[in-house]
Amino acid sequence: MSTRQHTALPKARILIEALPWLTRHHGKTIVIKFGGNAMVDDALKAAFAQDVVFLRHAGLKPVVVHGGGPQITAQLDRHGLVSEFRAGLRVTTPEAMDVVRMVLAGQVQRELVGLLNRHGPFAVGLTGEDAHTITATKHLPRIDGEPVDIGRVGEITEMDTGAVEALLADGRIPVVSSIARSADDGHVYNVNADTAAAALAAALKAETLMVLTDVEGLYEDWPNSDDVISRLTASELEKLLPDLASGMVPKMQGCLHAVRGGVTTARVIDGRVPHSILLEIFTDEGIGTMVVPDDPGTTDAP
Ligand SMILES: Nc1ncnc2c1ncn2[C@@H]1O[C@H](COP(=O)(O)OP(=O)(O)O)[C@@H](O)[C@H]1O
Ligand SMILES: CC(=O)N[C@@H](CCC(=O)OP(=O)(O)O)C(=O)O
Repeated sequence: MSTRQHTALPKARILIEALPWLTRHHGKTIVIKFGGNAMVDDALKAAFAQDVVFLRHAGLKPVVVHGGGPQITAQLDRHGLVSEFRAGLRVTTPEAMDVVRMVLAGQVQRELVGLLNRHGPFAVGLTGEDAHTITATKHLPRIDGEPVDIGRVGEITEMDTGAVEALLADGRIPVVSSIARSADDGHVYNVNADTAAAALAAALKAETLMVLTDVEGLYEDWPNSDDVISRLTASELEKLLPDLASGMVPKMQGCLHAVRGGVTTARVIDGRVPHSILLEIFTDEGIGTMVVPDDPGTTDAP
């Protein structure tokens, strides 16, 4: 064997390691939530776009749902508007809602669509308002047992996957902003992006929900970051939920909602690791935290 063949062999092994995973995921829908905190670095954003386009070329059907919390906060600051969170959700006045919509649909979504479309005419941006994709009603979270008005924050009541499915059937990559239309009062609502991604994954009966964030996964003993929980069942997660700190709450609630809604696995992974999506989908290692149904069947092996 020549030296060149020798050095090429490990690359072939890596490709072959992916083969059973390629077979298993072929044709499957994967909803990927890209969080604002994972979007800090241009190189990481470009790697994210490469991964998503790679999935599409590998025969999967990726759907991106994006957040943009830090970007919204920065823009509100520029407008002299303060950001207040209650129960992990942004208190959203009508003026703040205009900014949320402008930042998510006009800035963050456009940037992601642009990055994806460097690789071909694939990404199409929409918000939950488009084609009734996400319908919500006013959310009144209970704080100390009492319902509290936090403004234009929506609780999802209905999903219509028609537009997303039509785009997928056309070989496109839908990029969805977490804004909902209202069925009753004509307003638009701000929806937490983890919640929107989970609802879309369940409505699409996606195989996988993948939530990218700025930690390795769900830490067992937060704020201690020694141990990441690598795998847990829906029931195990349900027991943990009341003790989780905000930030992780909508993510883990979303993972639970997704697997209970028929999604095969929901994963929280570290968006700070370049190409974390490919590592998670196509290699034997797997990173982050995986939530599986109580009767998971064969969710962790190809
Ligand atoms: N048990 C936990 N494990 C990991 N992170 C946790 C945990 N509890 C709270 N967190 C916090 O949740 C944050 C992730 O949520 P968030 O800031 O909303 O991210 P994103 O913008 O990606 O949605 C982490 O950076 C961490 O500070
Ligand atoms: C109601 C509510 O809190 N909505 C979020 C929507 C964006 C989001 O969820 O962004 P990340 O995924 O980056 O956190 C917000 O206004 O920040």
